[in-house]
Amino acid sequence: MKKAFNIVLVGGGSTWTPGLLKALCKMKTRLPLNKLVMFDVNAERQAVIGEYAKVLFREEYPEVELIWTTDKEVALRDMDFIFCQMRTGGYAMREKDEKIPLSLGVIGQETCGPGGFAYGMRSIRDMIELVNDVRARSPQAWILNYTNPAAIVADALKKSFPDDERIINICDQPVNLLRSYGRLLGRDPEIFDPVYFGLNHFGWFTHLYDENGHDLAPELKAIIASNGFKPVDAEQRDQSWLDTYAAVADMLHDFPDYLPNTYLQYYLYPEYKLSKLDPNFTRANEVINGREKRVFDECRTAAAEGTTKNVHVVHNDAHGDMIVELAESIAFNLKKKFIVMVENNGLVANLDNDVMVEVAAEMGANGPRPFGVGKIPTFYKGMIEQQFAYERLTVEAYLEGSYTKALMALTLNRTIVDAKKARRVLDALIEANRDYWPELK
Ligand SMILES: NC(=O)c1ccc[n+]([C@@H]2O[C@H](COP(=O)([O-])OP(=O)(O)OC[C@H]3O[C@@H](n4cnc5c(N)ncnc54)[C@H](O)[C@@H]3O)[C@@H](O)[C@H]2O)c1
Ligand SMILES: O=P(O)(O)OC[C@H]1O[C@H](O[C@H]2[C@H](O)[C@@H](O)[C@@H](O)O[C@@H]2CO)[C@H](O)[C@@H](O)[C@@H]1O
Ligand SMILES: [Mn+2]
Repeated sequence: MKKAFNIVLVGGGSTWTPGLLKALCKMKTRLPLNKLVMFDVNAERQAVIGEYAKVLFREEYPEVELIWTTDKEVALRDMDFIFCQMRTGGYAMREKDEKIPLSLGVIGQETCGPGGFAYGMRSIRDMIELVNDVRARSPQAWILNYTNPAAIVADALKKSFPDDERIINICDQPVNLLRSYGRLLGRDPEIFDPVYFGLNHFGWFTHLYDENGHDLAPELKAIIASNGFKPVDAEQRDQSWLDTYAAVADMLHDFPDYLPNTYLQYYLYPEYKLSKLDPNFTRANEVINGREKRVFDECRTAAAEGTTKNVHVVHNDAHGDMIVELAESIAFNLKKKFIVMVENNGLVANLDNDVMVEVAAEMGANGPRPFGVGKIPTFYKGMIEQQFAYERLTVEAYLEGSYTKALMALTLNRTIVDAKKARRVLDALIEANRDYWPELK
């Protein structure tokens, strides 16, 4: 077995990269690195994070060959793992994804509703190109992908590379939720054995077993009903995320069967959410003024001071830990459980085989071995089928350049519903995305 690995971070200038770098340092004995490359299309962004990485690795991991580049030939050759988190169009386009729908009376959110649709139509192009670039240079590398909207990206990549078993699409939200449950229950989330089903940002925990096989879900629901729900790292969250987590209590009140993913609030309460979103100051503004600014300022400070000791680069532990632990589990065939996106193939017995579902899976050297959940009740099946139809039609709209399929997709989205509204939103998004989308005819 190989002793040390070559890893490239695609989207190396991402706001999440410092957290990822810290996770790689923290787990250096578990997933030893030979070479770490950071790759980005934006040289300036990459250089700031790269200079921070240089200081951090000099302090914590000097034996690793560390480089950053905008050259895909340098970045993607002879890699074992590709960790991917790119944002085509950057925060400038995220802001449009959120504000254009809001200006037309529809939820603007980066992965849900028409915002996620616009972002998806941009991400598909670059993600297909990336997979082709990787496979030409590292045919056996594992591509672990965070790029959003992950549900749409996962379906587009499955359609475009049906035989590629080494692309794993992931999300940090379930693990953030598990850590938050741990804090509420006063238990170490490492011991949790969750049962989960759904689509990305559209799923539910049905059970949460402890080390003895005891289901903690009833106790957890009771705690949330009386005390509400906060993220594990509530102290460092912006208000919008605290509101999002708080909505879990409302969802459980209305639909007490299962513990919902926070993103379901946009689909279950679109009118309420719309009334709470500010069309002139969205999450993109909050991130640009907050996390992005802080991360880049802190990285510049560390580089100028030649040490990371005096800065706390804002990050989310779950995000960095998940992808590194996933790579470790694959590299050493540990078969640890992760919640990941896979093709259904009977896992949810009453959904079509080709739906890209999100479920728990053991991850080992041969990829995911997912756990089925049997049949799901009508309400959840109906929700998922409608949402998946939206996701699939989005992918087909992109691949076929079809205006009609794009209109069908948006009409099916629970945040829109009305076809005339869908057309207005689609036309405005086409205008804003001319540099990124294929022409829709
Ligand atoms: N799946 C999840 O749960 C999860 C969690 C966190 C972040 N994300 C995703 O990670 C990505 C990064 O998020 P962020 O907020 O840090 O954004 P960001 O804009 O700070 O970082 C993205 C980086 O990708 C670069 N980039 C854009 N196109 C590229 C391409 N074709 N090749 C290489 N690099 C490219 C950009 O220049 C930028 O530096 C987004 O897609 C975000 O949605 C997903
Ligand atoms: O609005 P953002 O850019 O802060 O976050 C968007 C992402 O939100 C989810 O992830 C985590 C995030 O990684 C974490 O740091 C924290 O702030 O909470 C979020 C929810 O737990 C989501 O899973 C991602 O897909 C989004 O990109
Ligand atoms: Mn996610």
